[in-house]
Amino acid sequence: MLPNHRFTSLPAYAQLQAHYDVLKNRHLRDLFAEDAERFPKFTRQFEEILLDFSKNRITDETFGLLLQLAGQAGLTEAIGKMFSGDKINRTEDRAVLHVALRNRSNTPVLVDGKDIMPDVNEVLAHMKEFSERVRSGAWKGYTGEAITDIVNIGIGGSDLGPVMVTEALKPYASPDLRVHFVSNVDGVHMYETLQTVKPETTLFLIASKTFTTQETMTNAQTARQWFLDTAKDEAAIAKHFAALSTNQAAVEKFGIDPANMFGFWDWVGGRYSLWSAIGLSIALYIGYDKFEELLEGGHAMDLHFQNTPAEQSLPVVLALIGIWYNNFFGAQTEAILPYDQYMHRFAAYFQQGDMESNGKSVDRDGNPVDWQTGPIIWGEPGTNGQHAFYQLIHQGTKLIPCDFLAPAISQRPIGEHHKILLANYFAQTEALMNGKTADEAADELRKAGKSEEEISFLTPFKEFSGNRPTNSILFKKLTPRTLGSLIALYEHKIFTQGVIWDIYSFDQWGVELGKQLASRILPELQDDAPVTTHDSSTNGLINTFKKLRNE
Ligand SMILES: O=P(O)(O)OC[C@H]1O[C@@H](O)[C@H](O)[C@@H](O)[C@@H]1O
Repeated sequence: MLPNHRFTSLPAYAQLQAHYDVLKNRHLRDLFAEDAERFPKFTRQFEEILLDFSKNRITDETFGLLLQLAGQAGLTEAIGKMFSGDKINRTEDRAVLHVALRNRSNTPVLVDGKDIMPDVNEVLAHMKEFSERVRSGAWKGYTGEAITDIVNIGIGGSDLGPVMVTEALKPYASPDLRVHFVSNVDGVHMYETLQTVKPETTLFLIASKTFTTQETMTNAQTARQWFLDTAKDEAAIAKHFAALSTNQAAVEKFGIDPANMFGFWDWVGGRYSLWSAIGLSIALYIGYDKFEELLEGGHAMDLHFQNTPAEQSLPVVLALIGIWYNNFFGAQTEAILPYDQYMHRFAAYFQQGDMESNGKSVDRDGNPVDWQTGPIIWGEPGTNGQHAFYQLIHQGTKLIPCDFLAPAISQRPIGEHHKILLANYFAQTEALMNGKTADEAADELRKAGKSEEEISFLTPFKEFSGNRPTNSILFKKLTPRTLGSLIALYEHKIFTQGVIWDIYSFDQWGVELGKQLASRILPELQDDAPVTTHDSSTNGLINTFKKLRNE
C-alpha cells in the first residue's frame, strides 16, 4: 500500500504557492538573459534521448521546491513498492507490474510470494515461436496458404498501444504482412476492414484482458461468422483465431484453441499492456527480435527511474514540470506534439495512458480532492498542428504546456524534408518562449512600408506575449529501443504524478457507469415501443431514434 498524504498539506506545496506568486510575472526571456547556464542546468540525457526543460517558467528555486514536493510525497518509497510487487492498485487489490513484462534483467519479481518471471518468459517464448512461424509462412491457413493479414480486435488498452507502436515502427515491418486494428463497435469499422482481407490468409487476434468487453466480443463474433461463412468448418478456426487474454475459460468458450491463447495477468493494467501478450500484433508486424528491443528500451528506462536520483530522472522531471503548471498556474491541458509522422498516434495513446490513470477526484483515503489531478492530454504531429491549433497556443488566453518530440535522424530521409521539419520544431519552442514584443512587431510593419496609422492598428494583433512553456525531447532516431524508452518515460511520469497527488492511478472505475447504462438500454432498443424509464432527455432521444430508424 502507498502511504497517504494530503497533496496541499505537503510543506513544499505552501512554499511553491508563495514562490509562484513571485515567479508568475517573470518572463522566460529574462530568465534566459539572467542565467547563461539554463541549458546545461535544465537538460537531462538518457541514452540517445535528450530532455531540455529549460524553456519552462522555473528557476533553481522552483526546481528545488518541486523536488522537495516529490520527496515529501514519498516518491522513492512508492517506486520501490511498484517494482517489488506491492498491491499498490488498492481498489482492485492488485500489484502493478507492467515493468515485469519488460524485465530483461530477469531478476525475480514476487507476487504473493511467487516469482512471476518464469510465467512472463514462457509467454514471451510462445510469442516468439508463434510470430516466427507466421512471419516465415510456416504457419498455414486452412487452405494451406500463408498468412498475409493480421486483424487485431480489441479496444482501449487492447488496441491503442499496438496501434501506436505498429505505426511508429512501420519502417521495421515485414512487407509481406499487413496489420489492421478493429476497435469500434460501430459495424463500419469491421465492415471496412473485412473489405480488405481474405478469410484464407487472415489471422484474427482477439485482444481482451477480460474477454468480456462488449465491443470486442461483438466484433470477434462478427469476424468469426464472416470467417465461417467461407471456411464452413469450425475446425478451421484454430488456424485463424488467437486470443490475447487473462480469461482462459472465456477464450475456450469462444472456441479458440487454448494452444493459440497468449496469457497475461491481473497485475497488467489494460493501458500498460502493450508489453504483454497484447503486443503480439507488434511482434508479428516488426518481428520478435524488434519487439524484444522495444521491451529492452522500456526496461532501460525502468532502471533509470528506479536507480537515478530524482533531480536526474527524466520521468520525475517531466512529472514535476507538469505539476507546476497543473497545480500552480492552473493549466488544464498538456499537448504532446511529435515532430515525426510515424508517431502520429502517440498523443492518442497517452490520452488513455494519462487520463484513464490520473483522471480521479478522490484521494487514496476516498476523500474528495480539493486540488487538480490529471490534465487533459491532446496533440497531433507537427507540422500539421502548426497550421491548425497552434494559433491558440501562441496567442490564446490559455496556458498550454507542450512537449515537443523529434528525432535527429529521419527514418525516411528524402531531400530537405527533415531539415525543414526540424527547423519548424526548433522555431516553435523559440517563438513560444520569446514571443514578439509590440516594438518588434511595429518595426516589422514599418519595414514592410505600413503607414503609422496601420502600424498602430495592427501592432496588438501581431504581438506575441511569449512566456509559453515547452519541453523539448530530442532523440537520435525512432528505433524500437528508443520508442520503448519514450513510452516508459511517460508511463513513469504518470505514476509519479499520481503518487504526488495521492490518487490511485491504476484503476478506472470511471468507465463503468456508461457501460452499465448501455447494457440496460440495449434491450430497450430491440422493439419500437416508446420508452419512459429514463429522464425526459434520454427518453426523448431514444424515442426519436426509434422513429427515425423506421421512417
Ligand atoms: O482488454 P479489455 O478487458 O477488453 O478492456 C479494454 C478496455 O476496457 C475499458 O473499459 C477500460 O477502461 C480499459 O482500461 C481497457 O483497456
